[in-house]
Amino acid sequence: RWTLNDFDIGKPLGRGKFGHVYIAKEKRSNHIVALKVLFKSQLKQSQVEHQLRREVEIQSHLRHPNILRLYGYFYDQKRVYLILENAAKGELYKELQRCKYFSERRAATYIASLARALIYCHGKHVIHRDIKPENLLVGAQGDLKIADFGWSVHTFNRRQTMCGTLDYLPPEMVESAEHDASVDIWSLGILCYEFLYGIPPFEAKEHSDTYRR
Ligand SMILES: Nc1ncnc2c1ncn2[C@@H]1O[C@H](COP(=O)(O)OP(=O)(O)O)[C@@H](O)[C@H]1O
Ligand SMILES: Nc1ccc(Oc2c(Cl)cccc2Cl)nc1
Repeated sequence: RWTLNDFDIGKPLGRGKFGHVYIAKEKRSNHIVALKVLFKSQLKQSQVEHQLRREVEIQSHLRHPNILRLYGYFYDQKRVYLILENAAKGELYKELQRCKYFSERRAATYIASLARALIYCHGKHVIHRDIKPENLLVGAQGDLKIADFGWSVHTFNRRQTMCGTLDYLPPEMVESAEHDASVDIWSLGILCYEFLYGIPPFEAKEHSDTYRR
């Protein structure tokens, strides 16, 4: 029921793997959103349509102050559009790069927000499975927003699919063993270390070295 005509499109907020993200204003409500534009051709080419459908299905049902809202989606001939909450202060990892590492107070505040968001997700049998600085955005009040549920699953149909970087994966996931919601708690611990030290604890050049560490 949404179409592109419902929005005034503003400046690009960033470039993702499958397209751009723009600031936009929904005309009737004057509500500012982030409009993520994905090219169907690239989704098909990378065979991520099922992942996108799962991301939309899961994220659209989650309502929590530290989880980025997904208000809806629509599509046209060539593109799929995701209507997302706008995270006014952008990516957390850019902030971490800028100040190298965070103070204990700041790290504790972020970890507490993420813990509350994960309690909420796990309460709904949703595992995120890809908690890392790149997937954390910052709202206008400096509040953390977990984004990118592309790797999340509803635990009634657990998946062994491997994810991106190994840095944040617990041993059971790296070994493609059975895994449950505790994988997110492992990643939270990795994040806590990285917030305080500026690098993840098991970082190494090769995957095999990260795995051994
Ligand atoms: N909801 C949002 N609010 C503000 N900026 C965003 C939002 N979503 C994405 N961005 C910006 O757009 C960039 C690319 O979007 P992203 O969803 O990360 O693409 P991908 O996941 O394909 O890499 C991000 O790095 C971020 O800078
Ligand atoms: N439920 C749902 C959510 C998102 C979604 O995106 C699309 C669309 Cl609209 C068209 C083609 C391919 C994909 Cl992946 N399709 C269904």
